[in-house]
Amino acid sequence: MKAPSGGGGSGRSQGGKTRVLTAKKRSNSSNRWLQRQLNDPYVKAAKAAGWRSRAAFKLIELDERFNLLRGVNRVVDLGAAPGGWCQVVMQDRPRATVVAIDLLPIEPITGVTIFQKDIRDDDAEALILEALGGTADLVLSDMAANTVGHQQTDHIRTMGLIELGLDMATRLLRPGGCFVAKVLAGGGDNTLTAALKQAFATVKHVKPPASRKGSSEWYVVAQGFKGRMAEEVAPDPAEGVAPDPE
Ligand SMILES: C[S@@+](CC[C@H](N)C(=O)[O-])C[C@H]1O[C@@H](n2cnc3c(N)ncnc32)[C@H](O)[C@@H]1O
Repeated sequence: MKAPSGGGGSGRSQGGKTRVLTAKKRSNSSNRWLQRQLNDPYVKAAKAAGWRSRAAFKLIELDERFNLLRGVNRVVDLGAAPGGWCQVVMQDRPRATVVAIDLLPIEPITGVTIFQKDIRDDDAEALILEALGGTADLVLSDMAANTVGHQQTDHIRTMGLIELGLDMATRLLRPGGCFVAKVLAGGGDNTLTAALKQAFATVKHVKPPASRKGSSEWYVVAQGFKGRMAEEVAPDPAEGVAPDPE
C-alpha cells in the first residue's frame, strides 16, 4: 500500500523552502501510521480475507453500487500494486484478461499480466494493448503519486497522474466501457470533470466507505464511454483530396 504520508524521505518542500525532518518527527509520523493500521478494521478484514490491500474493499464497494465487473472480459489496472484490485477482479471474473501496471513489483496473480513500469513510459500503452488483445471494458486507476508532504504539490502530482490515466483510458476503452479513478478533492477537479463528462455518458463522484474519512481521496466512476472523439482520430490522408478526373 501507499507509504504513510510524511513517512518517507528525509527532506520535504514546504512553501518553497526545504526543511529536513528530524529522526524524531519521522518516527512519530511512522508510529501514527502504524497505530492507524492496527486500529483499522479494514486492514484486519483484508488480512483475514486474504486481500493484499485494504483498497480491495473500495473496489468491492464500488462494484456493489455500480456493477462495474458485470460482464467484463478485459480489464486494465493502472497503479495496481500490491494487487488487491486485481484479486477482486479475478475472483469475480476468473476468465477475464487483466493487465496490471505499477512502478512497484507485484507478486504474480493467476491470470493477470503484470508490468513493472511507469505508465508514462513510451512503450507502456502499447504493451498494455498487446497483452489485452483488444479494447478494454474497464480501466481502473488507483494511482497516487508519492507524497512529499506539501499538500499542493502532492495534489498537483496526483491530479497529473489521473489526467494521464484518463488520457490512456480514452485510447484503451471500447465504446460503452467504464473508467474508475481515484481523484483528490480540491483545485483542478472541474477541468477533469469536464473532460470526463465530454467522454462518458455518466460521471459520478463517490467516496466508498472503505476510503478513510479524513482523506481527500474520492473516486470517479465514469460509465458509457462515447468512443474516441472525431478530432482525436488521425485524419485520413485521402480525405479532402479531390478525386483524380477520369
Ligand atoms: C494506492 S496504490 C494502489 C493499490 C491497489 N489498487 C491495490 O488494490 O492493491 C497506488 C499505486 O500507484 C502506483 N503509481 C504511482 N505512480 C505511478 C506511475 N507513474 N506509474 C505506475 N504506477 C504508479 C504506486 O506505485 C502505487 O503502488
